[in-house]
Amino acid sequence: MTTRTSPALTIAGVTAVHGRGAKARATLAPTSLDIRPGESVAVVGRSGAGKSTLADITLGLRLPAEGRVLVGGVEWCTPSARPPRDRRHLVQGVPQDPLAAFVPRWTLRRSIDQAVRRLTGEHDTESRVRRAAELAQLDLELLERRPTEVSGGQAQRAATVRAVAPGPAVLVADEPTSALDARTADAVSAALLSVTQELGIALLLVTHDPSVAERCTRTLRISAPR
Ligand SMILES: Nc1ncnc2c1ncn2[C@@H]1O[C@H](COP(=O)(O)OP(=O)(O)OP(=O)(O)O)[C@@H](O)[C@H]1O
Repeated sequence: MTTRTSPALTIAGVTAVHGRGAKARATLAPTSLDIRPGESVAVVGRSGAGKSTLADITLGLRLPAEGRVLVGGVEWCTPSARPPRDRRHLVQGVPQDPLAAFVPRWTLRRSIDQAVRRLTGEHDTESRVRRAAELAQLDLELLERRPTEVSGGQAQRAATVRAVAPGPAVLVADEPTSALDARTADAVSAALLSVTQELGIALLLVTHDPSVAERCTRTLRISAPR
C-alpha cells in the first residue's frame, strides 16, 4: 500500500548507455533517489553530466541500462520493461520549449483537453483544467488562444496546466525556464513549485539556475560517468 510519506518516485541504481556495440558509451553514472509527494528535487551538474538522460528515463522515453524506476512503489520501468500504458498519466513532463507541448494550429485548451482525455479516459475535463489553471495562475481565457498567441511565460504556465491536469504522481521538468527572461523565469518556477507542492506531486527539476535549485526541497548533483 502507498502511504502519504512513501516515495512517489524511486530511482534505484539507474545507469544509461548511448549507442550500441563498439560505439556504446556510459552516459549516466549509477543514480539513486527517492522523492516523496509534494517534494521537489533539483538535478544539477555540468553540461553532459546526464541530467536530460535521467529526465528521459523517468519519463519513460528511454530505458535504463541498469537499475529500475518505481512510481508509487510500483515498477515503472527497467532495462527490459517500458512504463505500462494504463499508468502513463502518472508521470508527466514540462518541456524546455513549451511549444513542444501543444499542437500549433489548435487552441491551448484543445491540446490540453485532448491530452487529459487520452491519459485519463475521462471525457469531461473542465474541473481538472480549471483547478490546474488556477494553481498555475493562468487566466482561463488565455487557453482559448493558440500557442504562438501567448507570451513565453504564459505558454510555460499552460504547459504546466497540461502536465498536471491528468493527475500525475510525478512531474519531470527539464530546464523549463531557460528560454525565459530572469523575472518571468522566477515567476514560472515559483508557480511550478507551488502547484506540485499543493497537489502532492513529486517534482524532478533539471536546472542550471542556482536560485531555482535553492527553492527545491533538495539538490541532486550528478557527474558524467568516468
Ligand atoms: N542521442 C544521443 N546519442 C549519443 N549520445 C548522447 C545522445 N544524447 C545524449 N548523449 C550523450 O549523453 C551524455 C549525457 O547527455 P545529457 O543530455 O543527458 O546531459 P545534460 O547533463 O542534460 O547536459 P546539458 O546540461 O548540456 O543539457 C552526453 O555525453 C551526451 O553527449
